[in-house]
Amino acid sequence: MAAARVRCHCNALFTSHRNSSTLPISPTRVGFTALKSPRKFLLSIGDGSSSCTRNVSGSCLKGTVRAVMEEEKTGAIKEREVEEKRFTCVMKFGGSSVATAERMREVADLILAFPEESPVVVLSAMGKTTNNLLLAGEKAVSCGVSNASEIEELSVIKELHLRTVKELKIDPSVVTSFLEELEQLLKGIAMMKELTLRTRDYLVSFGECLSTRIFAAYLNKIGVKARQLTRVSTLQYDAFEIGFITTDDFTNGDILEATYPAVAKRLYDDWMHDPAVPIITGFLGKGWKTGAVTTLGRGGSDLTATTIGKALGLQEIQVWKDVDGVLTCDPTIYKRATPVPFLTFDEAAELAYFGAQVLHPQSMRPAREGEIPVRVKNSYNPKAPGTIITKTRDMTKTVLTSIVLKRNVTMLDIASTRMLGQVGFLAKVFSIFEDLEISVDVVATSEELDHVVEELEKIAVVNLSKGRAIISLIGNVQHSSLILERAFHVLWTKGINVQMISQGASKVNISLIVNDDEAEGCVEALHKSFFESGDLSELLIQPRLGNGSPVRTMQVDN
Ligand SMILES: Nc1ncnc2c1ncn2[C@@H]1O[C@H](COP(=O)(O)OP(=O)(O)O)[C@@H](O)[C@H]1O
Ligand SMILES: N[C@@H](CC(=O)OP(=O)(O)O)C(=O)O
Repeated sequence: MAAARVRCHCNALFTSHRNSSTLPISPTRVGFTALKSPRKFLLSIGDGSSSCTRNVSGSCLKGTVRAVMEEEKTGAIKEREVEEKRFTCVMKFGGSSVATAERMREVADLILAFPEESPVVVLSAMGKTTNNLLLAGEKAVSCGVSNASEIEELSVIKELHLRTVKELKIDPSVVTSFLEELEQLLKGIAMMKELTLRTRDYLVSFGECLSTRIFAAYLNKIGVKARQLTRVSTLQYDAFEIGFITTDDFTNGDILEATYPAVAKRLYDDWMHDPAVPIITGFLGKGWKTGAVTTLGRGGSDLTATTIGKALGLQEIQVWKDVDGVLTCDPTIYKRATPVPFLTFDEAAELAYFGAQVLHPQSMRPAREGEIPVRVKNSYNPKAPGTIITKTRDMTKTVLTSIVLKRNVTMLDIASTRMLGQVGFLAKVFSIFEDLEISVDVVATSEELDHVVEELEKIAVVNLSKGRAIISLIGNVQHSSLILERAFHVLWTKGINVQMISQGASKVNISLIVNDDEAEGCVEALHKSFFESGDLSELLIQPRLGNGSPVRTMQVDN
């Protein structure tokens, strides 16, 4: 770790104390602004009413700035030593990466394998803990208070976390009080016979609170100073304690702007007092009106990571998963999916929005706004290059990037009864969805649908088709004719009837609706044709007819 020495003379710094040899500021009032240019950062020191800035050159380009506040001891400012060590990246590890004690050890080794990095670490709940907490909550509603302690999922959660602390040889007290509180909460739910969305969020927050405490305790045990509430550290690094402010939409909170400065201040202030690797709970926030724990929607830890990346202006956001990056399709649907080395934020956002579980749908927003590259890596195979997601990329040789399948979709066919003009009709249709707070692409339950249909039938003839799936073709819509021609040929050859088609507003997505039971076969056939036949790039350089279509014969694998 390199250190640069900065001379800060009192009279040059603080006009209000020009002739004074003492300086009434505390370390918490020292702020730092990281600049993007390597080997330089801006040191800004202020007491609220006055401040100064200095450009500092150094030999180390990565790191958090740490001011050694010598004047606190001596009562006089002579000079400050500034260590050029600021946070370089955020590393988010999903549930699959921290599912067991063994995995936690490997993740710790992985973090230590990058000594040049100074990471902020974000963790999800261990393995399937979030699902188990939700199931336990649902069972508690109807099981009766006396049976709440016996809920199977509670036992699974207890067993997993107690076994993990035992195997990692850390003090079990980091989890025991939490596990007791969890049992009490389930009894409370059983007593009330009700699980509100607010309680649901509080309930699932136990998963991330537990995993981060275990991991921080383990890092401390192996000599890496880490920050989360443990025996060593008294600071809570739960997202709702360090500045993540959200709307009060329980189970789906939106991060508010106030989060960025709050998180940056808290992390830098704590680092300056006492440098330690922050171990932060993913997925969680604090509702700005209620002050209650909120969650960011399933898979929300990716969003926690990108929010921290933007808040701190980091060089890179890393999301570590159980796959070699973003793949050409979900490998559980078709196993010959291959990694996509480069993606734009738009492509990644579209892919996530249309259901690729690999990234949280909102997670690209902070990264795009902060223009911070996101790297998707495999914690089971760290050597694999993964996927790098940036603002732009060379699309000249790209036709299709990935195929995404969203299952169990209901299609609504809405035909005007001509009581309203065309413009008024569409406006009314969309206002009905808006009033019922339903996103047209994700109508979640049949109960919601009943309401929509009831309202729509006042102005239209409505036809409801269940059991459909959306296949989204994410790619270069400069080649939309080629994509459509090939896709339709593949599906026609398989005898599949496409029931609806739409092109996304961001122009990187073409969506096709087919029957759900035929969808997996369609993805496989499309994958073979677009990614395995090897003839697409040739088509891009062939001469075109007047209308821009390439001249070719189609070869489709079945
Ligand atoms: N296009 C895709 N590329 C990679 N993985 C995908 C894709 N679509 C769906 N997935 C699924 O996403 C999973 C990884 O995301 P997730 O379970 O949220 O990881 P983690 O919990 O580790 O953050 C993979 O195991 C894979 O099954
Ligand atoms: N634990 C939460 C949040 C999360 O992001 O998890 P993961 O990173 O394992 O997808 C969930 O399961 O939704």
